[in-house]
Amino acid sequence: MSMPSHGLLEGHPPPSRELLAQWLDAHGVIRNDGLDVIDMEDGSGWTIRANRDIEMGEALCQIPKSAVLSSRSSSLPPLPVLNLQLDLSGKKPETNNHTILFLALALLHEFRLGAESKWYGYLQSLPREPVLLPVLWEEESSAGQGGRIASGWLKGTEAEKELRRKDAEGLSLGDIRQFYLATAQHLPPTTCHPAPSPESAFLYAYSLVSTRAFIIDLYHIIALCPFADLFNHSSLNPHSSLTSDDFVCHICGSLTPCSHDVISTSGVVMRLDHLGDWELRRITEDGKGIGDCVEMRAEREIAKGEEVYNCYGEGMGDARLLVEWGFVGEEFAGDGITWDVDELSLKEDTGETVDIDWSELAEKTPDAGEETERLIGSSKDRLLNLAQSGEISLELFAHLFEDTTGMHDPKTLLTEVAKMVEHLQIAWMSCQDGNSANLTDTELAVARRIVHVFDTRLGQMRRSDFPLEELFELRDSLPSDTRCQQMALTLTINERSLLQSARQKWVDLLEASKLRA
Ligand SMILES: C[S@@+](CC[C@H](N)C(=O)[O-])C[C@H]1O[C@@H](n2cnc3c(N)ncnc32)[C@H](O)[C@@H]1O
Repeated sequence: MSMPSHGLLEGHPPPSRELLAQWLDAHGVIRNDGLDVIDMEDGSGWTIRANRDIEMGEALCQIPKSAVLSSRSSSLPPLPVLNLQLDLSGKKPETNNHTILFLALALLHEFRLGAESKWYGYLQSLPREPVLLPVLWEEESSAGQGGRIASGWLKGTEAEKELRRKDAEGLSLGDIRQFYLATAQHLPPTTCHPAPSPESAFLYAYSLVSTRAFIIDLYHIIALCPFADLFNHSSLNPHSSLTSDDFVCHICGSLTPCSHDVISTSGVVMRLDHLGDWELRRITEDGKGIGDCVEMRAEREIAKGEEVYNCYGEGMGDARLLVEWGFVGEEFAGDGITWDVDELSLKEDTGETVDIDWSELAEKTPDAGEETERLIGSSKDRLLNLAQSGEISLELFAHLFEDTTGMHDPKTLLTEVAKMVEHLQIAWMSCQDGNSANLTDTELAVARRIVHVFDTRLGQMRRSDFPLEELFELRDSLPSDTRCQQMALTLTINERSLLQSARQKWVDLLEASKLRA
């Protein structure tokens, strides 16, 4: 295997579980004896498996905050007040995003210290290659030559939207590079690395932080939590999630009352005021340090032999997982395909769009019954989307109805949309039974509009003329060292199949309405 170009831990032995275990013991990291660190089936890293049945409520791991690696705990001296002069072209980076970049810098510094770092036993256990995040696919040193081809396959997918979101947050590849350019010279020379490290070293550290850091508390903000970061993610069947007492003092990190605290009128320090009596006693009476850890508990029973999954975030779909964590899980969770208002309107923005929360109507819409698919489903978080179930959201339907008919009066809209949703479902059921569908002219116009919206999205995808089977063949014939392309193709294939099958339902409905004559 070729050496990674970042030059970190060069010449060190490969990741060792024994060294990691010794380091975890030395730093007070408690692990459940029912857990083993094992190789992932595809050899792409490590994960956790239960070696016995684990009861609900059992602690899986407890990591003292003194062992977590954050910008606060790292040995990287505070940087001089930096005039970062980041030309983010008017973008407003959220504090959190800058926090990620600073943690990546701290991690890079610890890597540069090598065996002299307090975290060496942990650092040596981390993947030695950068995680293949799409933001790095354009960068040959991280993703190889195939990265660019893989990026092309993300065109028109939800992942492209996720990447735009990262860009708007100040975390595009250009932003990350610029940050390192402005900060690299502030990294102190170390015995192993007297000279500054190349950009690829920072991108490697960034990829690790972005895929392994957890939000901890007001002091550390985000941190790497040794051992907790060995659990893989599941959107549908997680066993646990990470918890932390996050209401610590933001100045010194103390969980117990400290000299920086302000006392509330009830005589309790403000930041602990929301806690119940039991929790307060746990923190203030049980002695310093108790509870000052991050922990994971089994939130349901875990059977012997099962892989133990964490939840990195609720209900995440593959596009988000790919962009944030560099993998595609194919659990078909998340919001399916989404649209923004400005992608949908045919007309110039007249400012007339009415603001209606359709969730109330969704509650009143009769359930189609377990046997029957629905054409139009409920609206979660007011999303304009095509759900994984193949239903378009009521919000999307109502938006297209409004845009097609030009109807803007909220009361009329509510009545008309409610009527139409019910009628379309009846027509769809009749169509599924092979009968004609009796659609009104307005219903026909809205149904055509929906097909048009699906077609437009499909048309934005790379090689939209390729049949799905060819894409499957293409993906399955790719050599094993083209992981970015395989992931991108899997994502685009799954999104295309969802769009195409939903489109077919509406086309069938339109066809069935022709049978009327
Ligand atoms: C917090 S780490 C989990 C431990 C990691 N597998 C390792 O080898 O150290 C997160 C990374 O694990 C991988 N990962 C997490 N969940 C996964 C899953 N369900 N399937 C495949 N890879 C996953 C991704 O590469 C992700 O960036």
